[in-house]
Amino acid sequence: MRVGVITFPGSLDDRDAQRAVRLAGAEPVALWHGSHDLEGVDALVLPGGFSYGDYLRCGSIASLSPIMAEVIDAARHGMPVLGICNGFQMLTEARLLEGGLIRNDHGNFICRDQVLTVETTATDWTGDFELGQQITIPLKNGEGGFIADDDTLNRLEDEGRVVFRYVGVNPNGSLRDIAGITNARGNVVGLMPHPEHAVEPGFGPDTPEAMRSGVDGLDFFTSVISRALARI
Ligand SMILES: NC(=O)CC[C@H](N)C(=O)O
Repeated sequence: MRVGVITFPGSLDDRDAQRAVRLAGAEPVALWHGSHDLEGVDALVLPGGFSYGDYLRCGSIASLSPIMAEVIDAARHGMPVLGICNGFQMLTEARLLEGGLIRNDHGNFICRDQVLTVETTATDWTGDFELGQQITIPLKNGEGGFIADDDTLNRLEDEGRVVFRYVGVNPNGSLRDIAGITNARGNVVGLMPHPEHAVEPGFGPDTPEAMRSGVDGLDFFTSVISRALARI
């Protein structure tokens, strides 16, 4: 399986995402934002970072990059797409996911190991988790507050499209403690915390809450491989 990781000007976590893909057992393919060619990949990761210097709103300019036309088309045809932090912001800006991300309610950039619950395993990126499992992965952002109107929030809940919720603390004022959501089809997932930074023992979170010594993020990437194998 080949998983494309798109680099935008100001991307920060593209190399870690490529490494996570490789450790999970797939082949990472580096893609450039200015291209119109997805190079035949089977899945896509939009990585974290500070694309276009976070000008205007985080992710808004990147969402208009040339390659995003292909990403939107592929996502609408069912390609698995994972947006991590700045990538999540791009997915909401591109309207592939509902809602939006605004400045953290306390006004500060935050960096911490964050506990989440897995609220659904019915997505291309969460099938290898247990429903209700608590995982610990890093969180680092300035505009991580998830917002949507009440109707949208109710619909996301009713349709089982809240994928992750913050546990213990709500680090950024996200409505209903939402850390990540999916689209109706379950192929597009966006979340603010960073699974790609928790894929190797000794390099990820090592807090008492960490369930499996810092490798909780690996299951995102094995999940998309498992889904692909199940389809063969
Ligand atoms: N880690 C990230 O991807 C950060 C995203 C964005 N630059 C923010 O601060 O919210």
